[in-house]
Amino acid sequence: MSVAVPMATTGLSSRVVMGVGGRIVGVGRSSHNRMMCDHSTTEWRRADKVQRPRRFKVFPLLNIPKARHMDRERHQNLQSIIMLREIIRKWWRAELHFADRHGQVLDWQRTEGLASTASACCRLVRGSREGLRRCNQSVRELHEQFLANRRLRRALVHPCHLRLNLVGAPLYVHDVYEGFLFVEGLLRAPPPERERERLQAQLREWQPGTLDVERTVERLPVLDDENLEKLTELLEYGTGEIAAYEAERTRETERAETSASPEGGAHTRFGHIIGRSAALQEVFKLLEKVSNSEATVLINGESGTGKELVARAIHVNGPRSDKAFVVQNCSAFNDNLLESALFGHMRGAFTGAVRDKKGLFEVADGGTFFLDEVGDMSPALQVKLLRVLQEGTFLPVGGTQPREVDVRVIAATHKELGEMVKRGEFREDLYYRINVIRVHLPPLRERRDDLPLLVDHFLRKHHREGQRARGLSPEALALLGRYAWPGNVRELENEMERLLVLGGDLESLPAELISGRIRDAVAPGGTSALATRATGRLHEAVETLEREMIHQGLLRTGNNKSQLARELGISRSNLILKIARYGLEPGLPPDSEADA
Ligand SMILES: Nc1ncnc2c1ncn2[C@@H]1O[C@H](COP(=O)(O)OP(=O)(O)OP(=O)(O)O)[C@@H](O)[C@H]1O
Repeated sequence: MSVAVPMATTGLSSRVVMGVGGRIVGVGRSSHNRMMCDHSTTEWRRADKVQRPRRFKVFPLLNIPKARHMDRERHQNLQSIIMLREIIRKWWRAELHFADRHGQVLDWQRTEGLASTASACCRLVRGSREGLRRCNQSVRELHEQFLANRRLRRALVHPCHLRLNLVGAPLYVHDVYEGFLFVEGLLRAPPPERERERLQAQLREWQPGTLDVERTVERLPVLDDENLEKLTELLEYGTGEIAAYEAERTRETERAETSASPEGGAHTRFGHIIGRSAALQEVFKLLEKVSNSEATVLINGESGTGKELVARAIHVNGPRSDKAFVVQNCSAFNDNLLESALFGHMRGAFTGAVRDKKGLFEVADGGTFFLDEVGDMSPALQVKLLRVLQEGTFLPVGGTQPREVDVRVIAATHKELGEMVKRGEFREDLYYRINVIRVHLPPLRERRDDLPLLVDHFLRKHHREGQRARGLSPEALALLGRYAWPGNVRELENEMERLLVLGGDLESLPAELISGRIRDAVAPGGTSALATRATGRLHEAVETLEREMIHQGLLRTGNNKSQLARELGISRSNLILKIARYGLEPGLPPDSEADA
């Protein structure tokens, strides 16, 4: 069984692979990349010695600058890292931190105020100068261990002061050590009474006046061997995601350099059209060919799928890019107004025509004319359009002298023009004339792989200066993934803009802020519930079924995860991971004792 963890920034979808008993047995993108966990290993340190297959493709070092700039902000915003952080907070009430290649912790300041449930003890400790010094020292020691053993790619436990522990996993990007991810403030066993008192006394000395010291110490996470192994695997998964992201970034840079224009402008040709799904890859391939030509193009797709965006991209990347790009929606006006808008009119042609007026075909002369909703054009105007396309001439309204233009036409429609031809609603000759090259833009529901990337893109696009929001919570992203998106990318963009406004100062935008119509539609019994699934991808259908069974089971058993796990025939920890993945429980999962 595997759980997809979407990665918003790169569009890659990584997998946390669950084994028997809910153990994470692998993470990666293919079986080749998978890091298998040795099931016979009971003691985690011994696992370090096991020879493991490499997890990532290592790029030739020749091309990679050694001291490459690490964009930590971007790493923290990777959807998989956001998800990882939340899982660590939920399971262990601990915080995920980043240390750089010099052993400096980058995010203590940032996360302190935000994570009220995480590492409360360590936050208290770092409130004092001596505590902070000791924390930094422990981190440095762990850093030195990683430096001393460059071949070690697995996580380590390092004893911290106050008998607490750090668990950290080294980050290697293109085989170069770039720091580590770690979690602090962890106990390996419940402390005896005397130890606990000593710890409380130390905290009181460093932070006199703190009221909650007993509770803080009581709530310190205790990691048994099984939990420790899970945490190390999650941390290694996190470093793997960052390394994979960096590998993808390198590939993108290389691609951009390859497709740089001869004038030296290093732009990717269609970089502003976001998406890496197979469907969109096909579109990009076609666009590469179409853009360099002068051919008429017909773009077909539902409303909001990006038809105008694509038309503009064809123009900008084509031979007419320095000339005008003109847009007219053919369903916006009645017939007379549309004719006048397209072809212009002569003075006195109709009441109110007090002077000659150029039409948009003349404005677009030498450039590109994007005719949106061409299927809504009347038969009379279809004839005029055909003439421009075939002869390059037209008559303005009220005119007698034909005018000549040189315009590349890109037409678009959400209708099936072929069917309209059969019904006699669209001219067959015009259909063949505009349908020279057809670009089909699939609806968003058929390319859900693009969703995390688009979410990321729109959050960045509408992000206001100083705003803290870094991404969606895993629950929110999972919820969006189940929605049918009738309004396609436009609807998604509006939703992201709305979320950013409503999210105010929140770091991670929660599912509760998502529009009611979306939440209702994906709720059990909503319009996109299981019963409507007869087509589509198998894994999506399976995930929908899995989510439904877990959701209904939680309701039926009164949230008793142990019972539900038994009924479903999976381990409890596996169930908890799935609950987190599907966003079925916003708060902390109760302890197993609580369930019992
Ligand atoms: N793949 C994409 N990447 C980034 N933005 C996109 C993408 N697809 C659509 N958009 C954005 O979604 C919005 C709607 O796109 P656009 O207007 O091109 O759609 P359309 O198909 O022409 O819609 P309509 O048929 O309703 O005119 C725009 O803001 C556009 O920038």
